[in-house]
Parts: sequence; structure tokens; C-alpha cells
Amino acid sequence: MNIHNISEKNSVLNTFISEIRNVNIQKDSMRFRRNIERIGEVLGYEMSKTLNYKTDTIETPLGHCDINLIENNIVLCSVLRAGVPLHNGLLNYFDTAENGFISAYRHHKENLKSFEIIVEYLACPNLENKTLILADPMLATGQSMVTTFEALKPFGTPKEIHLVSVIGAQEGIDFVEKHFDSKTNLWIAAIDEKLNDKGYIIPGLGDAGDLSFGEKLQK
Ligand SMILES: O=P(O)(O)OC[C@H]1O[C@H](OP(=O)(O)OP(=O)(O)O)[C@H](O)[C@@H]1O
Ligand SMILES: O=c1cc[nH]c(=O)[nH]1
Ligand SMILES: [Mg+2]
Repeated sequence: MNIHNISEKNSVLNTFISEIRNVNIQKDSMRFRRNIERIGEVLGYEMSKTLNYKTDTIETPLGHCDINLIENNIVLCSVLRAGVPLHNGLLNYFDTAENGFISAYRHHKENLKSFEIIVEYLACPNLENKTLILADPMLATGQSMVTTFEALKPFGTPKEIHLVSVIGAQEGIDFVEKHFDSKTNLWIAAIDEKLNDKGYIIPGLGDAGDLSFGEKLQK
């Protein structure tokens, strides 16, 4: 897997990451969602440099000019619910992308230490020969990314795959790497040290779904 950790080079991305991690600033859920969206825009922009381009001629009011434009057929697929603001950020840049949505949540078992991933909802276009972008802001154990990709397999074989995440734990990245083709790209804004015993990323940011949309009732 090709891992592109975009915060390895200093940029304005650091500001957005610092705000989503900051225990005080993250209380403003509108700002939290907007920062995740901005990170999606930055990661999308970086990814766009690796896509395929073909030259088109544009007519201006005063003449003509040639410009290289993206020729990939992009399907942007995100994991509900925390993936919604990241999806919006990516879609801000890939205007004509087709879209897919898949639900995945961790169902904690009684002892709260172990959990299984439940996939209940899936709406996706044909993926055959397309460029699949699979987005989920948190890559903790990596189980959600792997389980959702398994669920997408009946929709066709993509020509290329780009995983997009905001914060990942090294352990989860290692797990994902084992389950995806070596040509798969991972675009990520930060890689953290470890997971705690509940599978949360340390230092991470907490629960991205809850910070975006409020706490959910555990049933
Ligand atoms: O790598 P993993 O260990 O699988 O964990 C990551 C998952 O956890 C979060 O979702 P969560 O289950 O909190 O659902 P939510 O979006 O409804 O909050 C996140 O958006 C990922 O989908
Ligand atoms: O740290 C984590 C792990 C999973 N999901 C989150 O929202 N945060
Ligand atoms: Mg959550």
C-alpha cells in the first residue's frame, strides 16, 4: 500500500488537525465538521495530483487554451456517519463524482472491550473499472475500512482504490495494508501511536461521529 501522510510536510493542514484534536475547540460541532471537510479538501487536492489527465481545449471569450483535465470516473464512497463531513470535503473538489454510502458502526459487546462491525445500509453505483475513493475519518483497528470494502465487492472491481482518512493508528494501518492490494493508496492527515483498550486512537481526537453529530444512544 502507498501511504501518503500529508502532515509529514508542514502546511495549513496542521491548523485544521490541531483544531479537531483540541478538547476545547472541538466542542463547537459546526467548526469540527467544517474542519473535517477542509481536511477532505486538502487530501482530495493532494490525491488529484496522482490521477489521470487528458488535454481539453477551452474556448474563452478571447481565444482558446489547452488544459489537462481529470479523466478518471470517480466513485466517492463514505462510511456513515462520521464520514459525512469528509465526504462533503472530497465532493467539493470532485464535482462530477458518483457517490456511494455505507453504514458501519462498532457494536460493543457486553464487556465493552471487544466489538463487531455492523454494516446495515449500502447504496453504491457500479464500481467496475472506476476510481474508488473510500473515505472514513478514523482508521483505528482498521476493521471498518476492511469490512466496508468487503461489502462493496459485489459492485464491481475498481481500476484503482484511494482510501482517505483523517487520523489513523499505526496498528490499524498495518491491518488495512494486509487486506488491500499493494497498489492501493492511503491518503491520511495524521498517524498516531496507539489504540487504547476500547479501540480508540491515542492521542486521536475522541469519537468523530459524536463530535460531528452528537452522542448516540447505545442500544
Ligand atoms: O478502524 P475501526 O476500529 O473500525 O474504527 C473506525 C470507525 O469508528 C468510527 O465509526 P463509529 O463506529 O464510531 O460510528 P459513528 O460514525 O456512527 O460514530 C469511524 O468513523 C470508523 O468507521
Ligand atoms: O479513536 C477513534 C476510534 C474510532 N472511532 C472514533 O471516532 N475515534
Ligand atoms: Mg463513533
